[in-house]
Amino acid sequence: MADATPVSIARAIISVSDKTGLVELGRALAAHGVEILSTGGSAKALAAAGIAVTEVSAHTGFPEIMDGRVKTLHPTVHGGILARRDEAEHLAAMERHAIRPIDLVIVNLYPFRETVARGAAWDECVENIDIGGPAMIRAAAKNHDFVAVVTAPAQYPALLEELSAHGGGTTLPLRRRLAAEAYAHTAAYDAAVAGWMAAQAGETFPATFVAAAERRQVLRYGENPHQQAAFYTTGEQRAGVATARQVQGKELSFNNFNDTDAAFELAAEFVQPAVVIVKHANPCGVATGATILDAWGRALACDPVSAFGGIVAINRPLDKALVDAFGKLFLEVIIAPDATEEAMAALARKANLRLLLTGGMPDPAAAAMNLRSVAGGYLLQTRDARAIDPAALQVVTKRQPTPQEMADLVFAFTIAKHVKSNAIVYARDGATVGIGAGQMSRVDSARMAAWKAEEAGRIAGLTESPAKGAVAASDAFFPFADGLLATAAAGATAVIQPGGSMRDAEVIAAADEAGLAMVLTGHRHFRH
Ligand SMILES: NC(=O)c1ncn([C@@H]2O[C@H](COP(=O)(O)O)[C@@H](O)[C@H]2O)c1NC=O
Repeated sequence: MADATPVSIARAIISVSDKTGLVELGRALAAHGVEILSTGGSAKALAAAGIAVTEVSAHTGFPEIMDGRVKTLHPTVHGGILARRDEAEHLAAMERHAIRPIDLVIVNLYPFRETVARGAAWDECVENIDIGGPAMIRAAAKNHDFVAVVTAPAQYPALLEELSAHGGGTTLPLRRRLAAEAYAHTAAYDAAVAGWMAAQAGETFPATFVAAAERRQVLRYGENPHQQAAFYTTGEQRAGVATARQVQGKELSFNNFNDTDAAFELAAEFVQPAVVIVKHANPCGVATGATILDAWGRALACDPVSAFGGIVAINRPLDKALVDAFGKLFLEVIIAPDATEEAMAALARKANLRLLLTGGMPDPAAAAMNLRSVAGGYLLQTRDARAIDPAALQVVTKRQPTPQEMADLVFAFTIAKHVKSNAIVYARDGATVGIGAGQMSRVDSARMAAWKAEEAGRIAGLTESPAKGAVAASDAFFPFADGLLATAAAGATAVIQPGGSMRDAEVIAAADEAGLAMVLTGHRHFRH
């Protein structure tokens, strides 16, 4: 175990693919009197800047071979990194084999992820799997009692500060921190390789699930103030809360991230201008319209009480007209693909309100994975990327829906996909009028949604419930006729649901008796 005395650096090895900051780093190390060993391209860049450097091949007496597949994989290098400086036997081995200690390892790896991302062929991807780099990084991290390891240009300033503060040496706390980061770095690198190989083999669920994500931000707290939390990003370039640019407002909270994601993914379902207002990961108002402004008014009318403190997602650029329409309503987050200068200037008056701009909309049909945890494990599934197939819709009642009812049924079912089960959504003319979410019984959801519609109607000064004459969507089949009858009692004229219950015949007969039109989708959208 090393003591707390800083370990001074006599010799460093530099082997980097990303040569950002390399020359400045080399100069600073040279100024501290560090002897620099380096591989081909890195050595060339250093030498070109007039920095004294020894090629690794000259140091080992062995050339780089096999197109660089073997260059630092040599006992002279690895013995120099791994030798304990407080072990007589290790020192004797170094002496016997003319191995000189290496006190600092600066390595960044072949750009494997970037190579895959640009769609390179199999052989090129394989050639970009770094072997010698991770070997040095892991060796240095293991021997952190004596050796410091740096794996990214972003770490250079901290290293140089440390050297300046400790007379050209590194301290144990820094070396330990760098070692932990180094193992996380190589683990993430291998996770990317393993994930790519499994995907190439067509394996959706490989025997071992490995994933890596980078900490973006430590959050103030989690879902509740007594929980700790952080946000990690996977690098997936899906337009949304992880890739958005925050233009203004307070830092996003744990719940903001979750709710904003839910809102934006739902807004992305629509081709027409759409507004989604979300509370606690459920929509409390959704509308499409000729313009975002038109959609806003109708989305808000669905549940103006719940919209207080809501998250607003839109699928068109935010304009000043919409910012003006927000008025004094307290909102937590606005997420949009873009915003006009005027809109941003107007929104700037609400300094705490977060504005996120994504640069585009995600593809709701794109394949991706969905991960959640249970005690002792993870549940992994493909994300719900399914949409209604118009050709698969089946009208099972005597009455056919009108074209307007059919459009509203598709709209309502699309929203039900994004509402926690059991979900019932009433909609009319491209706007929700009542949403029942997360109830343990479907009939309760139908009643809850109807009650919410009545309340909204009362607030708007209407003489009858907006659910009267609306359509209803159910995220899963009606196990009994009672849920369907509740939608009829609320005033719905047409219903959409997956079908597939043992009692479908009973439910269809009840719909016929109530004079409803009913459409089956053939697929459900549970969301828990
Ligand atoms: N094969 C080896 O012994 C080896 N040693 C270091 N590398 C990598 O070679 C790259 C640097 O090469 P250059 O200095 O030639 O540009 C670094 O990303 C480093 O991780 C190696 N390459 C791949 O495994």
